[in-house]
Amino acid sequence: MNIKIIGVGKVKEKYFKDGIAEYQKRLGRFCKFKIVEVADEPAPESLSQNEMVEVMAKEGERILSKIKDREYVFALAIKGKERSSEEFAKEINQLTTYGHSDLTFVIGGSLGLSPAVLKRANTEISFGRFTLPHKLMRLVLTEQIYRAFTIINGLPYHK
Ligand SMILES: C[S@@+](CC[C@H](N)C(=O)[O-])C[C@H]1O[C@@H](n2cnc3c(N)ncnc32)[C@H](O)[C@@H]1O
Repeated sequence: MNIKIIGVGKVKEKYFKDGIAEYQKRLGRFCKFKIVEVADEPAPESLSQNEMVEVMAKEGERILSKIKDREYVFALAIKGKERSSEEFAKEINQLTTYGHSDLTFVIGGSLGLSPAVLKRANTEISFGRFTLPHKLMRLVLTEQIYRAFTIINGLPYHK
């Protein structure tokens, strides 16, 4: 199975990169995992509402250009549906059982995801009502995908 995370902007911080690389390495035994980065737009504090919409729309177009029709898309959204780790593992397992071999997770930039990306998504997933920085979100998501595979495979990681 193929799992892809699409993120906006480059992760430059070593402490995030190291954490992501660790879980990426661990995921290698379960799936083909990759992270695709699309360019972010400058988003200074001074942007008007319309300019913010424009930033999200431009980033959204870049995200959508990386998604193929066959991909099942999870949009990460604070207002999306929360799951437990066990529920998330079951969902991944069911999706693969019913023929979805390409799962894609989309994380927005500093302003969030555009309506077009949310419309393309098959489901929205929330990690709770806290707003996490998108680069930290990438690390947390990678860990939760790894956790899901350990649950699916009955391995002693999840407690
Ligand atoms: C800094 S947040 C954007 C905040 C923006 N106000 C919003 O509501 O989307 C950047 C991205 O990280 C992801 N994200 C941050 N916190 C999240 C959470 N608690 N649950 C799900 N996704 C989250 C989302 O994809 C979001 O677009």
